[in-house]
Amino acid sequence: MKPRADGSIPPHQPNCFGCGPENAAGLGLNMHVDRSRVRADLVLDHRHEGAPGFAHGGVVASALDDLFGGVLVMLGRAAVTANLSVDYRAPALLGHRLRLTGWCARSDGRKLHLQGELHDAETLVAEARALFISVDGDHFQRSGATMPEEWNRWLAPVEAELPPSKPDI
Ligand SMILES: CCCCCCCC/C=C\CCCCCCCC(=O)SCCNC(=O)CCNC(=O)[C@H](O)C(C)(C)COP(=O)(O)OP(=O)(O)OC[C@H]1O[C@@H](n2cnc3c(N)ncnc32)[C@H](O)[C@@H]1OP(=O)(O)O
Repeated sequence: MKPRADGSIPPHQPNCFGCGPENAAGLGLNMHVDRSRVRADLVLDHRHEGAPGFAHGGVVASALDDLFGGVLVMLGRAAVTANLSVDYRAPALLGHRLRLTGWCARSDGRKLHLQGELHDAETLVAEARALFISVDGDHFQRSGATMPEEWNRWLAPVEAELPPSKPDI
């Protein structure tokens, strides 16, 4: 799996909670590569509500986690979340167009240190840091579900260091 020629990132799989178009309960993220970052817009609604008018914090964390899954596609590295930390800086307001940005700050063997932000216009809503660990195809066999065909090419373990993809703005 890799970004398309126009920079858009295909869904991880059709039913992915973050980006799968067939998941009625999903967030429907459409991610794209922008230089060395991954971006996506997100509008949350009453299904995602925590406090009245505010998005639930777990939904915000899920969006950032799946965004990091888009960074993996940009990097060409199959990995899973080992640790995810979110600093909530301002409420995420329902009905607002929110912007997600994610990048790889550093890699160290199987460890990928990813960072991301959620903005509402100029307001920083949340910041996230995550540790992803590279895995091979055996990791995903444990569910017994059929794997997407295109994952097979993507799941070869990669040990090479990756260049950081920190935003250059
Ligand atoms: C994506 C598209 C297409 C293709 C392919 C798939 C790729 C992407 C995947 C899916 C796509 C869809 C979604 C994407 C976006 C959302 C991502 C998610 O939601 S992922 C689901 C939630 N995460 C889990 O379910 C992991 C559960 N945990 C595990 O399976 C294991 O703990 C795992 C694989 C993370 C590590 O296990 P070990 O046995 O392989 O390796 P050990 O030796 O334990 O750790 C390796 C190194 O990492 C450190 N480490 C591990 N966990 C750590 C932690 N929590 N904090 C700090 N360090 C940790 C260890 O200390 C070790 O470091 P030292 O080598 O000794 O220096």
